[in-house]
Amino acid sequence: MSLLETHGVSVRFGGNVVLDDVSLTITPGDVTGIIGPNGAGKTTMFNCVTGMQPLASGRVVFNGRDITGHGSGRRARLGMARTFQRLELFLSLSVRDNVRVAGDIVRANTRKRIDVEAETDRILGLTGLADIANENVAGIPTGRARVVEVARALMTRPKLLLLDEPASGQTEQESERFAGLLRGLAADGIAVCLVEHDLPLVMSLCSTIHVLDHGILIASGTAAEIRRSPAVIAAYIGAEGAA
Ligand SMILES: Nc1ncnc2c1ncn2[C@@H]1O[C@H](COP(=O)(O)OP(=O)(O)OP(=O)(O)O)[C@@H](O)[C@H]1O
Repeated sequence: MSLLETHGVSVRFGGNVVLDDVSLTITPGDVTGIIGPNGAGKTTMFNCVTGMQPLASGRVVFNGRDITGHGSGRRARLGMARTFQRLELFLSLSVRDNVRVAGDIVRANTRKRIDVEAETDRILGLTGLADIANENVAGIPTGRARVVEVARALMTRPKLLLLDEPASGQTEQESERFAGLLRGLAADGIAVCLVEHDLPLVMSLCSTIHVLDHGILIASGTAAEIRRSPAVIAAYIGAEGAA
């Protein structure tokens, strides 16, 4: 059963069709990847899912409910969390405080009775950040700052976790550990979905991959299926030729 479905989602900027009739699903327990050449519409797709981008047409269904008209805050309260391409952390705060602050916000916005301190410790442990919990985010490597963003998103106890280029700036070793973390989150029942340019990472990590090209969903399937898709091969060779 899918957690998120988009049905015929289209977006236009002025005269440009940036997403054209995109229907895809994201399933709990899976790590789903969205890939495609630069400008394919991947981030715009995330923005449609999280309520940051109005649709020209189409519907978004979450947990069986049509949420097309819902704003971002309402979607977050239903269980969506995302990270951004650009790091959006408080640089002058410690790793721990960056994570804790998200818990404070959740508590204030939802009146959920959560023990923020205990939950912060649990998530710092789960994400492997306990050793640098007291360091300022400004002083830690980018690769680990990406994990802090995920930790912060996890404080909201999401059902769906959307990650926009989470591996950028990570070393190979960091991205291997990161892949292990995402697999673990999926195994716990979270639907994890990432937009990512690191194709080897996506191919090894994601059980389902959606490929966008010029706003069109040209393929969906397993890594093996995607690798042998003539449309995908043509899109990537075309992109290289244009670069
Ligand atoms: N606010 C906007 N106004 C006008 N055009 C936009 C806007 N945001 C994105 N676009 C255009 O929409 C297209 C898709 O952009 P998007 O950022 O979704 O692609 P992407 O696949 O995430 O690209 P990248 O891999 O480079 O991050 C691009 O042609 C981009 O220039």
